[in-house]
Amino acid sequence: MKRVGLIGWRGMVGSVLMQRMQEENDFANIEPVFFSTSQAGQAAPDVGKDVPPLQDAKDLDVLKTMDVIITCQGGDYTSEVFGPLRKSGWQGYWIDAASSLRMEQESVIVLDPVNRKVIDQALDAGRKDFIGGNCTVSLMLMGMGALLEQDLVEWVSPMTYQAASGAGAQNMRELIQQMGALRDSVADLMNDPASAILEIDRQVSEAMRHADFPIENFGAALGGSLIPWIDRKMDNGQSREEWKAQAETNKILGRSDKPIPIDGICVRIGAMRSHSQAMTIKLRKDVPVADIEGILAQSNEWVKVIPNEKEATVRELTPAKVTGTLSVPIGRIRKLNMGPEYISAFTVGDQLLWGAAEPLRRMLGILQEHG
Ligand SMILES: NC(=O)C1=CN([C@@H]2O[C@H](COP(=O)(O)OP(=O)(O)OC[C@H]3O[C@@H](n4cnc5c(N)ncnc54)[C@H](OP(=O)(O)O)[C@@H]3O)[C@@H](O)[C@H]2O)C=CC1
Ligand SMILES: N[C@@H](CC(=O)OP(=O)(O)O)C(=O)O
Repeated sequence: MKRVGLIGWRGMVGSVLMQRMQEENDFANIEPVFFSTSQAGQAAPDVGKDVPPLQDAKDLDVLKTMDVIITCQGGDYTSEVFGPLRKSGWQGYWIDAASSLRMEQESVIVLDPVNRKVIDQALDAGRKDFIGGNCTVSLMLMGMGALLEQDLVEWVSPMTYQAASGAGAQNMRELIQQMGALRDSVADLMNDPASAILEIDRQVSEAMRHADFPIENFGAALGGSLIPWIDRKMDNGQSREEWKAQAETNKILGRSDKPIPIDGICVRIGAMRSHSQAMTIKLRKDVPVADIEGILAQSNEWVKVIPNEKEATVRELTPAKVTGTLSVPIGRIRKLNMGPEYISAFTVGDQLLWGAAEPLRRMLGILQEHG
């Protein structure tokens, strides 16, 4: 039975990972050891079996006794601990949600419904570092990766609608505070059915621009507005979130030598924890929509093709529907006016599940299979 160190388990991504591991009874098959950077010595969570108290997540001597380390603690922790741990001679498997190691030569980005072959080859080759992908990239691939795998795609332009959770727990709280502040700013007018809508709008806009509006985390209004920039600026004018789309997708698919161009604009919107993206896809040839739908529908057990009909779309293809589930609907699939090789598609997925925790949990399972 593998001795598995869990780090970052009480954070937001870590809590989703814990919940999924309990749902799938994963703790039965491992010897879990829980770590913390701030609560060493306190009781570990109840996972239905005897576990030692929380260990110090910076103690290399204890970390070195793990067969597998799975961390959702964040990039700073990875940067501080991973190098020294490897330098000390530790040969275990490192599974990580943070982006720090993703593009390292030694690392494999894990999304097994899409790149199980790449993962298996890496394991056979003795590779040890398995890193979860960027949430937007993983969710795009869960939805439409089959078209890339079948080499049907010349390029993709994903325009994203990303949830507050991608920025962290404090940002989710701030979004709700902003929405509440907007509602409160016009409470009297809202209670009067005869009040003028333009006056409500004026007061809401004023509240949103007011110095007291809570923007400490986002730096701008998100409730009732949007923010067309995520992460820091790259030299070529892309945001780093936009840069990840092409870099990570091609690495996941194991085709960094012949990369498919992928580029678009990443936008933060007022959804809580499901990312959406609208894609313009240039195919290599004219493929009928029915064939595309068939390829996507068969690609994995979580993708769900939504017919390009209004009723089905508004019912099935929204963050409100998807949040908290592993389902990855994809719809709005149709030919565009630009020509028969151009199609649109829209996909939604929970960014804490397939976008963060689930690929890590499944990687642990793959390690068990490999013995
Ligand atoms: N948010 C996201 O969408 C995604 C995040 N990631 C990666 O995962 C990392 C962690 O993200 P996230 O889960 O959002 O981070 P959190 O801030 O929720 O948790 C990180 C750590 O903060 C510590 N902590 C301090 N106070 C609390 C508290 N009150 N409740 C819970 N934890 C607390 C815990 O560590 P300790 O026990 O040591 O004190 C915890 O493990 C990110 O840095 C990123 O690298 C990856 C993909 C998506
Ligand atoms: N940057 C993503 C969330 C995230 O943590 O991404 P990454 O794992 O690539 O750092 C978002 O804001 O939605």
